[in-house]
Amino acid sequence: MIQKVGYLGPKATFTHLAVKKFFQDNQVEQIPFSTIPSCMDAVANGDIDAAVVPTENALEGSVNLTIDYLVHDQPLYIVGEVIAPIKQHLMVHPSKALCWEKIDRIYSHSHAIAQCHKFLHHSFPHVVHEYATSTGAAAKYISEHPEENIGVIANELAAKEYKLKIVKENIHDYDYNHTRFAILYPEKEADLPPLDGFTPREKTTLMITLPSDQSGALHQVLSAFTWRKLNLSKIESRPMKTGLGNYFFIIDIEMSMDEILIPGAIAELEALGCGVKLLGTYCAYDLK
Ligand SMILES: O=C(O)C(=O)C[C@]1(C(=O)O)C=C[C@@H](O)C=C1
Repeated sequence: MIQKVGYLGPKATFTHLAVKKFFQDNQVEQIPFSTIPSCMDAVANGDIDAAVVPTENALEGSVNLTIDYLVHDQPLYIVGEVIAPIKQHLMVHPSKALCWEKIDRIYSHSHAIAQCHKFLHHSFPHVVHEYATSTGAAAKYISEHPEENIGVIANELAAKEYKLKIVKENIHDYDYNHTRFAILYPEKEADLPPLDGFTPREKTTLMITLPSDQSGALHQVLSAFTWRKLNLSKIESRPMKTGLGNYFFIIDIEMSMDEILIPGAIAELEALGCGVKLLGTYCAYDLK
């Protein structure tokens, strides 16, 4: 039973919004952490029951910190996924509301800044970018430092929470700006309530390593899924961090774990000399 849920804080980050959307009216305690790894460590240590972490943004791609920490350091399971819309706004301290065009720094999470690059390039070409641990952390900082001439990129809830003035709405460069968030848990299955009003998609995520120096290995991996008609919605490589050219692959299968097809594909991959690890089999909700 999930009672305590950790997220990248402070209050009013996008990850906090994802927690609120996913757990709706369920009475879960929502606990902020200053980094994604510290939040994942807290699940592994038993201080909290689950963590909600960003895994991929439609404009910026994977959140490498989350994927790498999950694979290399903290082996938790993905037990749920939400895809949430991301609307970035430019905000300032209310005392700067009339002179916001004169800001000399832009402060936010690196992903949020990256999602607004074209806007920043055209509207503030000479303004320095500074990275915060989260959009919420940037908003909190500026609320406590009214003397600084900073613009922050964050969401509407952060403007409310930290009493900031939104001076330019929807500054993300492309309309379709959504982020995927995973719910991480120490066991394969968590008793998660279904999300009212949404139809989930079933998914399974695997981590695969290839045998070394075997030509056509990736092709063979893909064939193990293809001839079983297992639909893949994502394949991504990340460095193993053991040497240039060594990668692991994250593969999303559009189906929950069954008793025949996915275990058959895994057995075939293992017979080829691949390493295969189940990262999770879960329901994914697109919140639109
Ligand atoms: O800084 C936040 O508000 C976060 O929740 C982190 C994060 C990310 O890591 O991508 C989450 C969603 C948005 O894409 C921007 C930032």
